[in-house]
Amino acid sequence: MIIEARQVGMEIDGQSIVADESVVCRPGEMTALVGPSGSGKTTLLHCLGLLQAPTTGDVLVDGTPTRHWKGGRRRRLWRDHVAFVLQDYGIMLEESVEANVTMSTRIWGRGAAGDAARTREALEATGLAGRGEEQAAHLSGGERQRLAVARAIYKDARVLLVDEPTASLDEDNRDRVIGLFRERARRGCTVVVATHDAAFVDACDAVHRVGAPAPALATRA
Ligand SMILES: Nc1ncnc2c1ncn2[C@@H]1O[C@H](COP(=O)(O)OP(=O)(O)OP(=O)(O)O)[C@@H](O)[C@H]1O
Repeated sequence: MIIEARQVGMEIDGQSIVADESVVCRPGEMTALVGPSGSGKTTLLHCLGLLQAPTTGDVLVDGTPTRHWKGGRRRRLWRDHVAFVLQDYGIMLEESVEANVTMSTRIWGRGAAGDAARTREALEATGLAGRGEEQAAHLSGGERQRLAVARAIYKDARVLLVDEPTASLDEDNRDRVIGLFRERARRGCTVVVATHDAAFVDACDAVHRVGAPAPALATRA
């Protein structure tokens, strides 16, 4: 699934947050959104995921402009094709680790329980094996971050939009998480990551500098 920002701008309270951002995020590639703190990486990522509507420009999904999409169409895209790892992780603290991992299945009403084998794989892949029954509130910051990654991996979506997914992780877990997203891209997912992490940027196929004058996309050989 190709996700494209075309001359996206965002103004809030008369202030320009992002201006004229154009980037094409392709299946099979991991695209990094980079730039200093406050440059608009999160805002652009939210626009790419249709979580925020840009004030100017548009986001195209497989070439289709989304500016006039109604809520139902956006929700179908999220339900069927997109997994997010956002900065606040979106963890349901009162629920178990496993319930958080399988949230997409539960929320969208596709069975009361998740797929056990996929749940186990997602927990193992993120170093949370054997922790499924624990209440999410008991997890540390880094563990919550990995739980958010486990949930995205579990969903097996075509598009992964992730915001600073390694910010709270030690080196081993960071490498593990980078490897997981790399593997998703290898399998054909469109992976977009807003990050300050140089190791993550190095692992990406394309780097888009937010706030830089166009052309801003550099595809690696
Ligand atoms: N809802 C909002 N209302 C007002 N200002 C906002 C809002 N959302 C973002 N901003 C401002 O827009 C700018 C860009 O924010 P954004 O979070 O997109 O940057 P970022 O590059 O992701 O930053 P960081 O690397 O620190 O996470 C910041 O100056 C922020 O304060």
